[in-house]
Amino acid sequence: MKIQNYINGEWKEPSTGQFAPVINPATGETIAEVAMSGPNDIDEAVQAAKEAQKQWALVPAPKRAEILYKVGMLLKERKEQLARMLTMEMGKVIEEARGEVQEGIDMAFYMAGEGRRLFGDTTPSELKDKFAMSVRTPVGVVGIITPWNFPIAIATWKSFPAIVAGNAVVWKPAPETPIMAQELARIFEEAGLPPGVFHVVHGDGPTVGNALVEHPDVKVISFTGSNEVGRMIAEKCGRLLKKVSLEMGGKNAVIVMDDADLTLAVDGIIWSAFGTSGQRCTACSRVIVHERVKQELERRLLEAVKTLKIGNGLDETVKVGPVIHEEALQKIDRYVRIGVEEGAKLLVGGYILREGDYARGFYYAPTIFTDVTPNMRIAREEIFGPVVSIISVRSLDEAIAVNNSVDYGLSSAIFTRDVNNVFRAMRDLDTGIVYVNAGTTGAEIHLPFGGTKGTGNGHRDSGVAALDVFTEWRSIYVDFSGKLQRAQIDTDD
Ligand SMILES: NC(=O)c1ccc[n+]([C@@H]2O[C@H](COP(=O)([O-])OP(=O)(O)OC[C@H]3O[C@@H](n4cnc5c(N)ncnc54)[C@H](O)[C@@H]3O)[C@@H](O)[C@H]2O)c1
Ligand SMILES: O=C[C@H](O)CS(=O)(=O)O
Repeated sequence: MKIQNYINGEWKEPSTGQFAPVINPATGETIAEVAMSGPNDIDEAVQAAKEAQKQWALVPAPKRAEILYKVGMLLKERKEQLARMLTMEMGKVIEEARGEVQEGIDMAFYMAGEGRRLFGDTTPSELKDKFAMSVRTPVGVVGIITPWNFPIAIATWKSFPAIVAGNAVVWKPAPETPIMAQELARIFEEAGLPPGVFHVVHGDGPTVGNALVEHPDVKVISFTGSNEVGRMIAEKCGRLLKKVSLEMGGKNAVIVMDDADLTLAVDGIIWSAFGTSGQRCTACSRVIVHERVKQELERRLLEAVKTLKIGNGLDETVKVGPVIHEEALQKIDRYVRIGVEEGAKLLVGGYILREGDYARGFYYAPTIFTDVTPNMRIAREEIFGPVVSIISVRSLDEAIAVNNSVDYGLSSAIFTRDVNNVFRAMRDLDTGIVYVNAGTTGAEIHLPFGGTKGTGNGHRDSGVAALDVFTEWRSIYVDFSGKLQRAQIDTDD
């Protein structure tokens, strides 16, 4: 299968004529080829988007929303088929792939609802016979750049609010996972989205992503990916005075207090540390445990890890799939070596699986370090694989300080039965998302998604907050007094 660009409602060869293989990480097999476009393809898409957006912005928002409802229905009808393709291109296990498609469905219906809201404000005016209000207006052409770990959900988090708000979208997906992008474009087409409102241009970051970022007619960039690339994009957008929303990495922790329900805590840690093979921005990569329950927690975690079946995610009994590619395997393994050199104790795992069924895919054994100190690199840097570090503390104050000591601030969790601990954690954990008695993953689409510090730049995906990225506020004053009134001067009248 050759995956083409989708520009102005047509499937088009890249202007470069070049394609790259798409590899199934579970088997190492090439399952498709993806267009490796050039800046000309971006320009073509942006010009078409600019034209189409003018008409799209005039379509009443509830009518725009009707297309999103259809998109939601089509996603729902094809959920199983899409989930299977997702597992094949990205590697996550099938139940998680279904969950990811479900996020897209939920987002479609939620944002379609926004088509009948898109609330602005009305306020009193300072003057008689004058009406004051603010309304959201679309920004124009929106550029979306996404990672491979959630190849459909993140695109829906960004494109659905952009489209319902009256913008046109040019999307550059990660080259590792273009199949979901192709399927989403097909669904938009079938749902009746006018040509030119949604485009997909495939290719690598430095060429195609950069061309999108630097294009003068792209008014907003919404990026999800690594901190390194996000910073680079932010610098460019800063120079161009372009609005940019960044959702980047995490170093998320689960805090386990001495009064915690350990059965729940183990379940939460295992799911959020090893689900998606640790390749979620919200993955738990630190466990901050009260010293009184450390030994028991470790014993139970070890037991639980032994039950995890590793393999091809299409097998319903598999709990941990492969990681995305060989480069990721090597990066994870380098961090494990660093952890050992730093003096952390390897409790379980710590190696690449190469034998038998694992020979052709990219599999890393679920890995737990203990006796980790907060200053070690494995406790501070994003590894993005199935590796978790246990750090022992003596109090909630210390746990919160350790949680907050990293450069990232996406998600955190606390397991405790003490309501005072709960409210302290809700107030003091410096992350965009806080879970109580649940692991660090599992965001729901109607709440804002994003984080503090190195995780983001103050914007949010999801929820109503996403609309702030894709709209400008316009303040409107209507004077119906029939005479010249001057605000801040004629105030006595
Ligand atoms: N906070 C969140 O919401 C969230 C969600 C999922 C993943 N992530 C993060 O994503 C990362 C993993 O994904 P990845 O490896 O695909 O990230 P990445 O930063 O390497 O790539 C992300 C996207 O940016 C593009 N890109 C790369 N260089 C570029 C450049 N110079 N200009 C423009 N675009 C460029 C890539 O092609 C890809 O489409 C992790 O750090 C993870 O934490 C964050
Ligand atoms: O990035 C998308 C994920 O769905 C977020 S979470 O891991 O489920 O919280």
